[in-house]
Amino acid sequence: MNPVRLLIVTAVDAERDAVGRGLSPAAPVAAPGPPGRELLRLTCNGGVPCPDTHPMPSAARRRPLTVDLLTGGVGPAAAAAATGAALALAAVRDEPYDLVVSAGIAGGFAPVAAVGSVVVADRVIAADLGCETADGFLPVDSLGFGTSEYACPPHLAAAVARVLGAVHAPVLTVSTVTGTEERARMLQKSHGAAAEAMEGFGVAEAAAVHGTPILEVRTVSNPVGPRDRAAWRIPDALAALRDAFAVLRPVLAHGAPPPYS
Ligand SMILES: O=C(O)c1cccc(C(=O)CC[C@H]2O[C@@H](n3cnc4c(=O)[nH]cnc43)[C@H](O)[C@@H]2O)c1
Repeated sequence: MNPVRLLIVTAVDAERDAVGRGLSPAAPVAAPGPPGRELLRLTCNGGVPCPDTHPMPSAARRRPLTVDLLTGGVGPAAAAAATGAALALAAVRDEPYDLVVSAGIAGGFAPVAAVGSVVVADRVIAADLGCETADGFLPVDSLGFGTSEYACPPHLAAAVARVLGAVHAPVLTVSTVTGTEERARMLQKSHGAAAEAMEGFGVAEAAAVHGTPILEVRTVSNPVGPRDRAAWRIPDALAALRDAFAVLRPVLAHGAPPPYS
């Protein structure tokens, strides 16, 4: 039976290892390496028990699960390059992925997403890709180029959010971390966003080339706003990321067969 294949892309090794420990506590922690090069493969036999809260009908929970973890680097360009390479390699090997997940820590927009909380994107939005004008920001699609957002598969994303008790709302991708209260308020108001991070849209652009659906799962390390690096709660956010993927493990292992919807 063909396994369900997942690619999970993080920015840095610490995020990859948190995801890996959640999915498989016994998994070896991979050595640090250059972003975008090495895949860490975990195989689940589908034999783990499902929680009562599992969103999928039992008849659909059959196929074994293979998860590849990839440290893709920080920012949308690095994430797109790494994800694109992994997807292309998988396609050439005739082992295409069924789902790509952008995962890691993020800034949370108060009061919607507090530090330590989990956010599952319903949409992934490129918040600073476009053109600044005297009348405001024009997204890239309004200029006639490409797209500035991708929707996650609605049923799967909502089910994952429900199982995790997560905030389910747009996650912004920015190339520049927001550093003022004013911009934080403007971004939140414009998009109804719960969180911002730096890779989701890059992962989504690469996945779109291959027609592969995406999810974005983030845990909040800091509030979006005036820069205060000392206040970032990175260990707490990484622990929350590990715990989220520990909860998701049986969900993913027994999840509905593709196509995800
Ligand atoms: O220093 C560490 O130990 C460490 C461990 C894990 C991750 C980091 C990062 O600095 C990751 C950067 C990563 O985090 C996302 N992020 C987090 N907060 C924000 C934010 O307020 N605005 C935008 N992005 C944020 C982002 O995706 C970066 O790639 C360090």
